[in-house]
Amino acid sequence: MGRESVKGGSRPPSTGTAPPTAALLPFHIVTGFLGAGKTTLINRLLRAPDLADALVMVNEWGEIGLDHLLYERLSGDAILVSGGCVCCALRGDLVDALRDALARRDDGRLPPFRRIVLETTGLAEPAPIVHALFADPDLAARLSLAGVTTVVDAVNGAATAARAESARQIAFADRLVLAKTDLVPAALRAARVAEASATLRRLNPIAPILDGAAGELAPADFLAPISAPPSAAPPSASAGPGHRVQTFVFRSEAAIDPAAFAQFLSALGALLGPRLLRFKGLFALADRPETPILVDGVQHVFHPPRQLPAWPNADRSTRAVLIVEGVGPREADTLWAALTRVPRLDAPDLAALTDNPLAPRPGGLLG
Ligand SMILES: Nc1nc2c(ncn2[C@@H]2O[C@H](COP(=O)(O)OP(=O)(O)OP(=O)(O)O)[C@@H](O)[C@H]2O)c(=O)[nH]1
Repeated sequence: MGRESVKGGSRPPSTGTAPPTAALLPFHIVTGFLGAGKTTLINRLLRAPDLADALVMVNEWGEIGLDHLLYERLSGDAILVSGGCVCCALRGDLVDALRDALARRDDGRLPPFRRIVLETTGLAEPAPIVHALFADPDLAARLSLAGVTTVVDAVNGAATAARAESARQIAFADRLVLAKTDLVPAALRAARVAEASATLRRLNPIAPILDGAAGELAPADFLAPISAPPSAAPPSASAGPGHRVQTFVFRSEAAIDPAAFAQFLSALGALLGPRLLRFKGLFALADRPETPILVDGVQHVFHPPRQLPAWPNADRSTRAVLIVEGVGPREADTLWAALTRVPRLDAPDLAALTDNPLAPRPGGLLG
């Protein structure tokens, strides 16, 4: 198959639940503002043998998309999801396109691709896309989020970061890639990269920042699953200029009480509601300190917490990233303090927080 367009139409048949032994297919999201350099980056990555069996999906505005035609690959597939933005009106179409691609892979009409790379429109917000993925049972049974890569134009990036869509794309990223640094005169490059990095750091204190034009994002790095906050996460909150997206990074050396952990997950959804954009964390529970619990959630939808067989590295501390909109440091700290049972004179415990009959209850994180 070559390239094709998917738009609207009736919902494809369910792809069913994959057999328990089937590995989940990694699903990579590449986002970034209009013209940032997404297609260019993906094209470079697709040249690597490890990405030869990737299915590329491109989401574009308008009835006639062009981006998928810019994909240089001849042997692989690029599917266009056109007509709007997958993050809002077209979310259903994206789900349909994904279900359809999986069904066709299953019955041999598509080659057995081993991963999917989605390039979003420059105006898309990643949270609703990931939300759609997590919330659809068929897709959740077949696909696993393998990372959100946000491409930022090193020339115009600081200006576009002031836009709400761009800020959310940056805040949500598991990794940030600076494009077009080669367009900056060599004498100014280091200063420009430092300036752009500082802007990105205010919005996202933990994602690695890589110079894409200098080839710093190797295909192997792109493929590596990103599932937990890095060990070296700075314990700080950040706020970007002119908008309300904030990222909080928490860490605790003490093992977490399992009952408090369950309450904490409910409290996050109940108290933060739609202000919660993304939460991911690795937790050391007191009753199973050798096998950390991985929590991965988007808005109020969470994958069931997963017990990992072992810690990914020597760092055995509990650590979590909370990306929110319109939540102040005090509110975020209160939740974390209640989880970790750090005594604070003015802070209620988790039971008091979740028992508040006035608190909004959109279903909780595990519901
Ligand atoms: N010199 C240079 N040009 C780049 C780089 N990345 C992208 N470009 C150019 O920037 C323009 C836009 O790049 P694309 O990769 O199409 O950007 P995009 O984010 O996919 O664009 P949209 O899908 O329209 O939002 C193209 O002319 C690219 O050749 C880079 O690192 N260096």
